[in-house]
Amino acid sequence: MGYLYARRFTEAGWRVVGCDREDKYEETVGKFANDSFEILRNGHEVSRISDYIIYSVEAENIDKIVAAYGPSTKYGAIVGGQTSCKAPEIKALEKTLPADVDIISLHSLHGPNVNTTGQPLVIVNHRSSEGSVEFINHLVSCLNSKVVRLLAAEHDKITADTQAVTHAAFLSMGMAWKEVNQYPWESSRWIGGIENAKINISLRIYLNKWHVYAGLAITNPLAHEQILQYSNSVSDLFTLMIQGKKEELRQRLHVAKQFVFHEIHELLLVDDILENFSLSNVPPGGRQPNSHLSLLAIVDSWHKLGIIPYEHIICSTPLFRIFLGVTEYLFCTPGLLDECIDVAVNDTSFRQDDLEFTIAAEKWSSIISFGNFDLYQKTFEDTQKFFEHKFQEANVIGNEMIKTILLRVKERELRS
Ligand SMILES: NC(=O)C1=CN([C@@H]2O[C@H](COP(=O)(O)OP(=O)(O)OC[C@H]3O[C@@H](n4cnc5c(N)ncnc54)[C@H](OP(=O)(O)O)[C@@H]3O)[C@@H](O)[C@H]2O)C=CC1
Ligand SMILES: O=C(O)C(=O)Cc1ccc(O)cc1
Repeated sequence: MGYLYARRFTEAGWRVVGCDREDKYEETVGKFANDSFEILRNGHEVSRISDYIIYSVEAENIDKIVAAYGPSTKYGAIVGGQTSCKAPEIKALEKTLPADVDIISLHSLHGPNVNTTGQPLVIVNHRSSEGSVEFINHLVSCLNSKVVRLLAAEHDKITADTQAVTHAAFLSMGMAWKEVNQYPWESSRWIGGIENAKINISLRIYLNKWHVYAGLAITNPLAHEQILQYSNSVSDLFTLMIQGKKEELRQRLHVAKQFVFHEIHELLLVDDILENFSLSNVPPGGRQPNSHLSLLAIVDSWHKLGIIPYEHIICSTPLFRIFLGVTEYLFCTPGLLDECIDVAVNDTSFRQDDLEFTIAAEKWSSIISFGNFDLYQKTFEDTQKFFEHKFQEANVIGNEMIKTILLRVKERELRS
């Protein structure tokens, strides 16, 4: 993210200096030799001369890194961070920065390879003197993002609501496929548009760096509660499935549907749009039956947590908009939810996958609630290795899929 900002601010005419870890100085200079911004040796050198300093570092280490370089901040400068959870970031900045320094943080709600135009950019103005906010507004205007101004606490609530449950679902999906030693695109059981979306998104998450997801889940206490609810929802729904309690399952899911989707008139996604984005060599064979435990539990969790995801669309990431489109498709396509409930209770062919999925959701929830970054990294990277050989292809197809879906989101936003 630091590179994205450095490049864009430089292109807009600002003088940008940056650094990576000091032990990587030579390597970093070489890596960015063709860029017009300047690489300095460490955070002290950056802090001494900069009017605005952005700590675009791992959330786990922000406290330590700000403590190291914060005292070198230029007199009267503005400082902020790019981490995904603002309460610990602001606390770290407040603890170390001299009183003459302003604190204005940023959070671009998208990954580093996404076009910034129109994507949400949260600005948290925590402590500022005259002119500072105007300066930041002017600086970030070159990104053409949609600026959303929030307090740190508001930001952390909204980002937990949009990212915690959905990331837990797709992390668990990847882990469950690994545990049953199954590449989903090689099996006729995961064919069809909705399956393509699940596979592409899950791989997209595993293609990223582990610390991005660990940071946003572990450092945000609200995310812990939500991921635990997700794991409980998965376990409750799976129990109803294996007990054959179809009516109870139906009732529970229809109440959740009514809560989350009561105002939906037009679907964002349809199966045949997603059918083209397959990683499989098998020609599209139409929708296959599936219990879709992972998606049912997302909506059940939203209901239990009182989250109406549409209320946060202004702060949504591209992946969140896709998650929402996929769950909306499953719950609001006439007859599809009941078909899925029928499969869940009567078709045992997905039971082993669903069992593994239930265990995976529980594992993620416990790693996150214990705040265990090391175990998170190991668990994430084990699954990442399993899918590694497919990442290049998945990235190309995933990009195309995301482009198509986001175009539809935009069209719908323009109509409403
Ligand atoms: N990727 C995404 O989709 C998004 C990420 N974010 C957040 O933005 C932040 C940056 O993430 P991202 O850019 O993806 O991750 P990166 O790992 O690419 O960037 C973090 C960088 O900080 C460097 N770093 C660590 N310690 C120091 C130090 N003491 N001095 C200078 N540099 C240091 C790291 O070096 P090294 O790797 O060598 O340790 C690394 O290059 C994270 O907090 C992340 O959660 C926010 C929005 C989206
Ligand atoms: O779109 C998503 O959900 C992503 O996975 C990218 C992402 C990751 C971390 C953030 O703080 C913001 C965006």
